[in-house]
Amino acid sequence: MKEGASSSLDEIQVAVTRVEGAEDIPLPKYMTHQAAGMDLAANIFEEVYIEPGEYKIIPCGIKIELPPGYEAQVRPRSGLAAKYGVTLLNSPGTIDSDYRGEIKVILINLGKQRFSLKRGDRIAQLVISGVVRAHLYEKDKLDETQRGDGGFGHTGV
Ligand SMILES: O=c1ccn([C@H]2C[C@H](O)[C@@H](COP(=O)(O)OP(=O)(O)OP(=O)(O)O)O2)c(=O)[nH]1
Ligand SMILES: [Mg+2]
Repeated sequence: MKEGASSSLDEIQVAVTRVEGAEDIPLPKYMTHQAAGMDLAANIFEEVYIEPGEYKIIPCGIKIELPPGYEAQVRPRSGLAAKYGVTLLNSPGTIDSDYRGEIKVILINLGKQRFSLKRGDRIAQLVISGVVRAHLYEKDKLDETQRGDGGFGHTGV
């Protein structure tokens, strides 16, 4: 690991490239030895305001090349949620391994105050994860289980 906190955990290699004009935006990195997420920063050129109840798509200035069999999840930062009520509209966002566009974050302000954002602010975190793909085959009758078709609080709340 060249940047960020070093770790003895297994790691995969993921190529990253900055979009034009984002050369000053720090690459995402793990902030502690065993952090699961790397923070994504806002690639914006002027201050952005998100009013209560409003959402905005914020570009992060990077593109990644995930190996097949992996995804990246874009997840909220709990600090922004706890302090300002700001989270991700589509949490967790899914970055497919074949996506080569700029990573973007859909921030929504569920708080009561206008939220303001500056260039380079850390707005979300990226968690790389393995993916299991399934082949769906049709079957007339599914195996019976203890739960059966009970859901939505079937076991009590
Ligand atoms: O928070 C997100 C979610 C997605 N993406 C990018 C990467 C992902 O691979 C692509 C498609 O995302 P998704 O499958 O969630 O969106 P969709 O509405 O199903 O679009 P598509 O038809 O392109 O799959 O958009 C982001 O940059 N940020
Ligand atoms: Mg899709």
